[in-house]
Parts: sequence; structure tokens; C-alpha cells
Amino acid sequence: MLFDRRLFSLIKSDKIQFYSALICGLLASAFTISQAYFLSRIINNVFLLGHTLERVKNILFLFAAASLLKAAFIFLQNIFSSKLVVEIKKNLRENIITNISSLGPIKIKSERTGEIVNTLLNGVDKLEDYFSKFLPQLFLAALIPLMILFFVLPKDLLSAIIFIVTAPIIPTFMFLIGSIAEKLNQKQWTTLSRMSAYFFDVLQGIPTLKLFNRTKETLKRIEDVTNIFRIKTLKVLRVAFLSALVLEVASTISVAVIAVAIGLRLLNGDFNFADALFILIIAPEFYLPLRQLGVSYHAGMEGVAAFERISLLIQTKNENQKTISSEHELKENQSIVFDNVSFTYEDRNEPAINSVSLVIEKGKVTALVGQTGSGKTTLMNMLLGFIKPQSGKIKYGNVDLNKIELNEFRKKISWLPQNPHLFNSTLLENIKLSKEDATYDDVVSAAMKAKIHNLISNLPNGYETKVSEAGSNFSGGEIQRIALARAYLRNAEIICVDEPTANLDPETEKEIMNNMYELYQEKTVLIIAHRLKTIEKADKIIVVKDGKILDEGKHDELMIKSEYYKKLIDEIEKDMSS
Ligand SMILES: Nc1ncnc2c1ncn2[C@@H]1O[C@H](COP(=O)(O)OP(=O)(O)OP(=O)(O)O)[C@@H](O)[C@H]1O
Repeated sequence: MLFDRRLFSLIKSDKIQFYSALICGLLASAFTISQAYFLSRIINNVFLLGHTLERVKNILFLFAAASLLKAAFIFLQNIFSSKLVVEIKKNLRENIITNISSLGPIKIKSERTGEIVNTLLNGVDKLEDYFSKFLPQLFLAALIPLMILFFVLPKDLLSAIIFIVTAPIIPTFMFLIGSIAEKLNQKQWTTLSRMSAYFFDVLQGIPTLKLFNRTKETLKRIEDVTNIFRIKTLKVLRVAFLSALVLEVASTISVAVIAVAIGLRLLNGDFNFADALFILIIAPEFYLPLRQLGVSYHAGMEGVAAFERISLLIQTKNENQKTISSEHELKENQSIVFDNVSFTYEDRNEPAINSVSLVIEKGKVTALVGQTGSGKTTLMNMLLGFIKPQSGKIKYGNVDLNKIELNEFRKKISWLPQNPHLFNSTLLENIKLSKEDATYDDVVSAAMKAKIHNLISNLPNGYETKVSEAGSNFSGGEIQRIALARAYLRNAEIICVDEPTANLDPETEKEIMNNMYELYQEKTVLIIAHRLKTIEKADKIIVVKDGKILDEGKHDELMIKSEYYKKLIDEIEKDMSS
């Protein structure tokens, strides 16, 4: 269905712009009718009645005024439509971004980035024609012919009947052909999305493809994907051209039927010439909105097809939008409790976390240790709110995290992931990301604590230095320090750290680690620990195995009581010495 309620509801607050555009379209058509009326009178008066210029001066003036007003209303219609479209596209993109960010990194990873980018850019752009051309035309195609009929009916019943009989032919053809085109359009859009996702994958994986000498196969695959898209696009265009042709022929024949009916009566002398001319001039205008609807039908279908994908992205419920009730006010400095928490990933049979209960004590350092795949990251992602437990509770003090607004809780957290992301903006902005209202001096002081200030101030542009995409103009150690500066600036009460495992030389690693220990002072810290030093210094170590807590305690205690822990530490020591 081309009149999609969900799409129409996007107009929401911009209804005034939409209806203004519609009213301007209707007024422009009213002045087209006036133009036809005055023109028919001018021709009749000058050629049949032999009136002088002086005598037709008034009608000429009215004709010119109608022409000017028509042009003015078309201009205004375009302005209102453009404003409407800009607003809708802006709201839609904001909506998509908000929804994507509320999904959290785990769900986003399961989406294909290329597809999201295609939807965000091309998909939203496709709606431009839907709102600026198709939707107003849908209303105008219903209203303008009625308006013309209103003027023609009193002058000639036969012409009005021909209009009424022939008018449905164009929409009928349009919907018949359109239903075929609609399916083709959906397929074309799916192919385009897949192609974008594939290109994005290839772009990101170019070094890997080069390294494994797979460039040729990839080029062949690109050729195949592009060819499929070309064939599907041509199919859509073929149907679009065919539909335009059919609509043109149908409207031309209809106008011809009216012309013959009028001509015969004129020959017989039983029809007034001025009225006949008026109807003849106005006849193409009767079919014009229907034909234009046919032309924009293609744009409308593209918009609906694109919206199918967009709606998937904006429908994802923002589960985090919960309001805090007064009894759930967040207090300061509380311990965090995992109470019998379980979680299984969508595409897995075994739970990643299985009935886990643990306490992350306030003001203390808790380290998670365990083999790869044991569930450490999943536990941390739960605390960060990226994953919700499917059973059990996570509590901050007495407050269930499920019952509070996650963004409020997140304000209390600093996160140092293994590979911090730097954005393609200045160093200043990258550090300020953790505290929007920080001053320049705050940023410098945080950078000093993170021991990155000297490096930054020696750069030609200092804190205004542009960071390349994903920080590619900085080393792994430097990126870690910038992330550390973010954490110092944020000065949050809870710090979540996924300890870096690679990319750092021993000296840098030692310095960064020392820096981190300074940051941990008097904070509630949860670390996914990979270093013996960190583990030894932790106030509590939680040993994770196959999604369960195997043991917990201090390093010395665990070395005595847990064989499994001893084995883990042996492996860590081996890794560090290799
Ligand atoms: N997005 C995901 N979708 C499906 N399964 C996942 C996903 N992320 C993790 N898993 C699975 O969940 C289990 C726990 O993974 P998790 O990443 O929490 O382990 P980890 O202890 O942090 O491992 P590592 O030390 O290697 O980072 C593993 O079996 C893993 O394969």
C-alpha cells in the first residue's frame, strides 16, 4: 500500500507545512482553471466577436494575474514541501541514531554496518520524493479533478460524464502495473542494501584480503553483486517506463474523446464556442494530476521500500527509556550485586552466564579472571547495560538496574575497553567526550594525569590535532593514554576496565598500568584482568569458568585453595614471559 500510515505519521509536528503545501497546490490548480477560463473568453471575444484590445484589456489583465498567482502558489508549494522533507529526514536520522545507540554495541555488532549506513543515507533520501512529490500528489490527484468537474458540470454534462468515466482508467493501470513494480522495488532495495554491506565488509577487510591473496576472487564477487543490482534496477526502470507510457496513452485518448465529442457538437452548432474552448483547454489539466501521480508513483514505491528497512531500525524498542520513580533514587557509592544472573546469546544453546551471584564492593578493586570464552566480557557488558540478564537481577545498592534509567546509572561509570575508539575529530573533543562541560584546563589536567599531555603539546596543532579515522595516526599505547585521560576527566565512581593485552611495549605497558592504579584510588573498580600485577593487587579476584563463578578471594588465598586458579596464573605467567 502506497499510502502508508506509518509514513504519514512521520509528518507529525510538520503537519502545517504539509497542509500548506497541499493548499498551495490546490490554489495553483484553481488559478489554472481561471487561466483556462480567461483564455477561452479572450480567444472567443477577439476571434469570434472581433473585440478590440481595449475591450479585452480587463480579461487580459485577469489572465495575467491568474498566471502570476499560479506561479506564486507553485513556488510556495515547493518551499513548504522542501521544508517538510528536510525536517522529516532530520527527525528520522536522529530517530535511527538514537535507536541504534540504545541497542548497545552487542546488538549493533550483529547488524551489518554497510546496511545500516545505506539505510541511514540512501534510505532516508529516498523518502524525499515520497513526501515532496508522491504524497501531495496523491491528495491533489483526488482533489483537482473534482474541482475541475465542479466547473465543467454546469457547462457541459456530456464532457463531465466522459471525465467521470475515463478518470479511473489511469489509476487502475497505475495500480495494476504498480503492484508488479512494487515487488521489483523491494527486491532492488534488498539487493542495494546487500551490495552496500558487502562493499563495506570488503573495504574494512582489504589488508586481510591482500595478505591472503584473495583480491581477484573479491573483484569477481564485486562484479557479480554489481551485475545483480544492475539487472534488478533495469527491471524496475522497464516497468516504470512502461507505466509512464500507458498513462500517457490513456490520458491522450481520453482528451481526444472529449475533443471529438465537443467538436461534433460545435459542427452542429449546438455548443457555445467559449465554453467548448474552456473545456478543451482544461481537459488535459483534468488528467495531469493523475498522470503526475503515475510519474511520482515510482518515487513513492522507492520510498515505501526504503521505509520497510528504516522501520526495522526505528521500531527497535528503546528498553532503556524507563523513568526513575522517587523510591529508586540513585544514591552515591553503593556496591553492585549480581543476584543469580543468567544470559544466553540468541544464536547459542549454552548460557554464556549461568546463575551467577557476585558482589563488586564499593571503593574496592574486583578482578575477573578466567580462560578465553569463560564469560568475563559478558558479565562486564551486563554491568554496562549493553546486555540485560534474562533472569536474575543486577542491583546498585538496593536498586534493581532494570527499574532505573540506564543513562542515569551510566553517568557513574567510566569504561576503558581493550581497544578504545577515537573519533575523527580533534584530540580535545576526543578527550572531552567523557565530560561534555569540561573546560580546556580540565582536559589538560586529565591529559597530564594520563601522561599524554607532553606528547600532545609537542604536536604542531596541540589539542586541536585531528585524529584520523579510528585513531590510525596514533599508536596503541597513545590511544590507551587518551582513553585514560577520558577516564580521569570523567572522574566517575565506578570504573570498568578490560585490560589491554597487546600492542604495548613493556615500558609503556608498565607506565600505563601504574597510571591506571592511580586512577583506581577510592573507586569501585571491575577489571577483566590479564596481568599478574593487576591480579595480585586486586582486593577480590573472581574466577570465572564456563559462565559460572568457580571461586573468589584474594590472590594468596586462591593460590592455596584453588588448583584451577593456580593453573590460570601459570598460563598468564607463561604468556607474559613469551
Ligand atoms: N555476541 C555474541 N554472540 C554470541 N555468542 C557470544 C557473543 N559474545 C560472546 N559470545 C559467547 O559467549 C561466551 C562468553 O564470551 P565472553 O566474550 O563473555 O568471554 P570472555 O571470558 O570475555 O572471553 P575473552 O577473554 O576471550 O574475551 C563465549 O562462548 C562466546 O563465544
